[in-house]
Amino acid sequence: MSTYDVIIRNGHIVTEETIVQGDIGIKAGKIAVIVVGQSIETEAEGEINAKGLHVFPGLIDSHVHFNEPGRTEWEGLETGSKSLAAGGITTFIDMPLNSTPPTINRENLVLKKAASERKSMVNARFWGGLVPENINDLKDLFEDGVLGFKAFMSPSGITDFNHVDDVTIYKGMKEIARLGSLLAVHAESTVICEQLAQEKIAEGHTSARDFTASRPIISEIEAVRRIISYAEATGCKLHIVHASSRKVVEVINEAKHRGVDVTVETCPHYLSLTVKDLEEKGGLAKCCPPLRDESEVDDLWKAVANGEIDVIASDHSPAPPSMKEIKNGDYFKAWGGISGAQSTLNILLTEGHFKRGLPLQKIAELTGAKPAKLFGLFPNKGTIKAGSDADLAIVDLNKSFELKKEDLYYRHQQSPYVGKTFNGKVITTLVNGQVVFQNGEIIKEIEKTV
Ligand SMILES: NC(=O)NC(NC(N)=O)C(=O)[O-]
Ligand SMILES: [Zn+2]
Ligand SMILES: [Zn+2]
Repeated sequence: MSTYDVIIRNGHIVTEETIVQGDIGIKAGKIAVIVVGQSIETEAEGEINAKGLHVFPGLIDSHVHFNEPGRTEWEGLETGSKSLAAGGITTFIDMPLNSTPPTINRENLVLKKAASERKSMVNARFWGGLVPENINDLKDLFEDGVLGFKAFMSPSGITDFNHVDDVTIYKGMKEIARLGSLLAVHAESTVICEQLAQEKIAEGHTSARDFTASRPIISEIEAVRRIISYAEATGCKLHIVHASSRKVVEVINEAKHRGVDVTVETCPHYLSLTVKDLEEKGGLAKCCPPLRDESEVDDLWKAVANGEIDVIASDHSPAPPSMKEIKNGDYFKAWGGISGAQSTLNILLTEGHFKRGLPLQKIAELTGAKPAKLFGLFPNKGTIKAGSDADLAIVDLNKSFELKKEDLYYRHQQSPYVGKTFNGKVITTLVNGQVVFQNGEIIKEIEKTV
């Protein structure tokens, strides 16, 4: 029996701290050894030549809606997790909503876990929901392993996942603080968004720009300020998801400096698409909060470079093509949610590294070490160290490609990124030491690891 099951030779090994060249020896799903500057002398059954390639920690996507069980005509664990494997993502944390039933109690979490065990190609973890009806279920969900809770401050678009009122926020955050867990929040103001939408619709103004104007940045800022004040009052750890603008990030920054335990996520679409894409691509580019303009994209990149963003996650939230269609020019009716999980690393490399000089270590940090630390997965996941799980993405930075519909593994082969040229291509993805994706092919025969 050889010492290692797999040896990855001669790659540039990227972590949140450094880039070194060397060999990685993998045994029983874990990184057994990293030899820098020279070779591992023995041979392994699985030899991977990574000369000229970069080995990243497998990405953690802490924000996906895979919609299973119950809404698999939108997406599913098999198709969703295959798309992640193809994109170098080795762990996801699935949102509690859009699946039916939603993950708001122990029984429903059991269903979600069972489906993932059967179908996911990558590591699966879960968010629990905080809704007005389930404060008494939070403890069970926490004991059964959810990594945190998610609440909406404005309507979620899903009838069985209600947004929280101020009393639910207050009581829920007290309970989550008591449990020692964390609350992730979709922060937009219901009052602002609903009223502005009503006015626009009544006036017959339903274009892409009307929709965007009905969900202005101030609506995020107001909601973020409010939820931060509850975090301060209750001591609950807070995570703001999908901030669309640096102006929102600034509010979070101020709170951080005051000592509030708050972190922030942004998403690849806010870093690469604008309201112009919404006009041109229609519903494919509709999401909430909406895409902003070019100057906001540039400012958000400055926030990334400056260390003001904690996590980058996809917020992959697809729906069937018919629900993404813009009918009669009405942008208010189409489903809000972007299909993008497969492209996260491609966008960060192309728009971040190649276009703006973002160091590769920073990409590894935002998609690996940071989310792993925040959600209790570090150092098993999110880095490359002896003893860590062998979750790895091997990338060729010299390869460019144009994303085609046929390349997508989603339930529906649609995404606003189709037609984009990306620099940097995922060649091989390993999950717990097993190759799950190689040279454009999903490797199906994997042992289940969840
Ligand atoms: N129900 C959803 O999946 N909503 C999602 N939709 C977006 N972001 O447009 C979200 O995360 O808010
Ligand atoms: Zn959201
Ligand atoms: Zn979401």
